[in-house]
Amino acid sequence: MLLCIDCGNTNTVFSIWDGEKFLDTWRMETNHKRTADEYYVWLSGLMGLKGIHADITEVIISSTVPRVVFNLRVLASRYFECRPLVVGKPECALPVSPRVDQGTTVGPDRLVNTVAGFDRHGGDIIVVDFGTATTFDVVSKDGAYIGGVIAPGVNLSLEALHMAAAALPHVDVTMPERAIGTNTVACIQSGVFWGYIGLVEGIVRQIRLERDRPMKVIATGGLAELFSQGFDLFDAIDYDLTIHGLRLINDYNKGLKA
Ligand SMILES: Nc1ncnc2c1ncn2[C@@H]1O[C@H](COP(=O)(O)OP(=O)(O)O)[C@@H](O)[C@H]1O
Ligand SMILES: CC(C)(COP(=O)(O)O)[C@@H](O)C(=O)NCCC(=O)O
Ligand SMILES: [K+]
Repeated sequence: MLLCIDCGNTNTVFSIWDGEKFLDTWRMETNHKRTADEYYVWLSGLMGLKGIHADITEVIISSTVPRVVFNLRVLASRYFECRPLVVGKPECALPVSPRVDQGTTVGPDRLVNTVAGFDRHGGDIIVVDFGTATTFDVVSKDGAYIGGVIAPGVNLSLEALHMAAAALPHVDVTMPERAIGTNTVACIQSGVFWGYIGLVEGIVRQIRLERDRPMKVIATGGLAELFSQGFDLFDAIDYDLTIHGLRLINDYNKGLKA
């Protein structure tokens, strides 16, 4: 069985693929100090709770935090006796190479989202991932990552206001009823929520203009739902996009070896 690990700057997601379906998905806070033994105790505990007896023989990792990869590699070798595939490393092939400036690196999560988005929705799409940062990945007709946008994440924007302005409290993101807030919390929520609706609309419009063709917008990440209520921003929301892409990239690399 295959263990897929999607490590973002905020959370790390683990999911087990049994060859036909994902058995379950678990999330922990990303922390580069966590050891392989700690990961294993946590993971085996959760598997035990669900009665999952998975014989993990393969591991694939995408990590936007380079420092966590070392301990995840140790997890794979010590507990699952395998060498993990790490997206973005030369030994991990991609079905279509990214077309970006020479010498630049693309976040592995964005490469994975590109593969998954192309598989499910075809080419000429924009994948929007609401994570620590909000990323827009532009996928060409033939499935290549050809660039995109990195914007501050929703929670990051709220946190930045709270950190920088003495009188502004920490606020959770929700959809305010009106744009005109009549108290501080409502004003902040309005700024972030309506600001984000405008950001997504504006960026998508500009990308479509630059590409000069219709492009579907596929959203992923926990906050995608918040921005889809009553708005026509997305053609689809795929919460499991990144995990699906990891599975596809693992299959692709196995196919190359076979
Ligand atoms: N359904 C949700 N409602 C509110 N906040 C959420 C939800 N899902 C994720 N978040 C928050 O969004 C931020 C990004 O989450 P995540 O997608 O895990 O980021 P990353 O992939 O960068 O680690 C985190 O601060 C997380 O707590
Ligand atoms: C933009 C990101 C920080 C998003 O990461 P996340 O929000 O998922 O933690 C990550 O994709 C990254 O570090 N990218 C490298 C630069 C680039 O993709 O161009
Ligand atoms: K992510």
